[in-house]
Amino acid sequence: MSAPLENTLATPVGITLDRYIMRKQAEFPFATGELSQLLRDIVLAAKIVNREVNRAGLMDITGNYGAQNVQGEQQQKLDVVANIRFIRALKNGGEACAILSEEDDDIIHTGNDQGRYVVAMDPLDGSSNIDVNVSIGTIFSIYRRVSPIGSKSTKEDFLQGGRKQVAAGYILYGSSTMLVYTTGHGVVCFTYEHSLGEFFLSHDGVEIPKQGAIFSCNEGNWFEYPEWVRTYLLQCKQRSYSGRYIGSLVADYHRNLFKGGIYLYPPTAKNPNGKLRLLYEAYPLAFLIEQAGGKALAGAEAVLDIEPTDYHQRAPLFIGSSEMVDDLVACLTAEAAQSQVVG
Ligand SMILES: O=P(O)(O)OC[C@H]1O[C@](O)(COP(=O)(O)O)[C@@H](O)[C@@H]1O
Ligand SMILES: [Mg+2]
Ligand SMILES: [Mg+2]
Repeated sequence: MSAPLENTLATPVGITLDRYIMRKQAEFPFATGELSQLLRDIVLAAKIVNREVNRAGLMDITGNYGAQNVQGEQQQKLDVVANIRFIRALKNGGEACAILSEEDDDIIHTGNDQGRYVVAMDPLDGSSNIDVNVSIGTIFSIYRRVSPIGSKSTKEDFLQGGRKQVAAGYILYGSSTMLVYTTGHGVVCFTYEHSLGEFFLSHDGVEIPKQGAIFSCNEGNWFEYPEWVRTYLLQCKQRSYSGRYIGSLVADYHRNLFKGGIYLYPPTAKNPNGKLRLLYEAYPLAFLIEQAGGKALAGAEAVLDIEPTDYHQRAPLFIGSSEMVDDLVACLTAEAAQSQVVG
């Protein structure tokens, strides 16, 4: 047999996402397969969005859409395209009875009133990077509904609290396209093989290093940051950590997940509760990071313990390697103790 053929055949084709989901489902005798199917529906939409992200420059889907979302942000055309693609896939899939999206004011009833799950999502994360070919992503969070099956989903389905998520994850549209998710049994990562149209298992049991040497935050807001955050950032610089900030939460998070590091979006004068949204940015990434052995705080409080009150509420986010987050908290505690002494 010729060498090239041997080489080709020597390259094992990995475990597809579908195969992995089926194997995992078999580990849970009471699993009904609906959550598995919901994950597949999300992945189908991600494949379509990935195709549109890759060729956005060739199609008329770059630039402003010319409308604002509930956050008062200018929607990008790809924000709207991704939103439509995910909503359509979830409606057709039948497992989700309702959706909460960053791009829509209110929850979207899918018409699948028999569906047992609800999905909160950020269809396109890193919108400021869409037109400049920098990595962007999609973030999702899944809950089992608390409203009666067969009825219309209600606000309570989405305001259950971060620790009630049954699954969460993101898709990163970067130099390669990756799916990272958890169902509360560790973090798993799949890489998309474009030519086969399949996600293959690439990293199982992902764990973030306890310590890292990367800090990610928009230092353009330096003068608006609380003193204790500036103290921590100075500490990072004194320790010669590297500053890395892509400006796409998913991309900054993903790098730190694999290399170790900390991402900070503190409260600022402009955003006293931070910029990031609790239900479809902070909660899902916090669930993932805790499953990977890291930490996610909004100050002294764990992100997953924040009481949700509103669909689009914001929260400060300090997330990453556990020892780096501990060092940040030490700065907060020291400042509080200091002000008591002075006080
Ligand atoms: O430009 P800033 O203030 O640094 O904010 C960047 C942050 O805002 C976001 O773009 C917010 O997410 P969206 O793009 O989904 O609105 C994050 O991805 C990113 O980390
Ligand atoms: Mg976002
Ligand atoms: Mg977004």
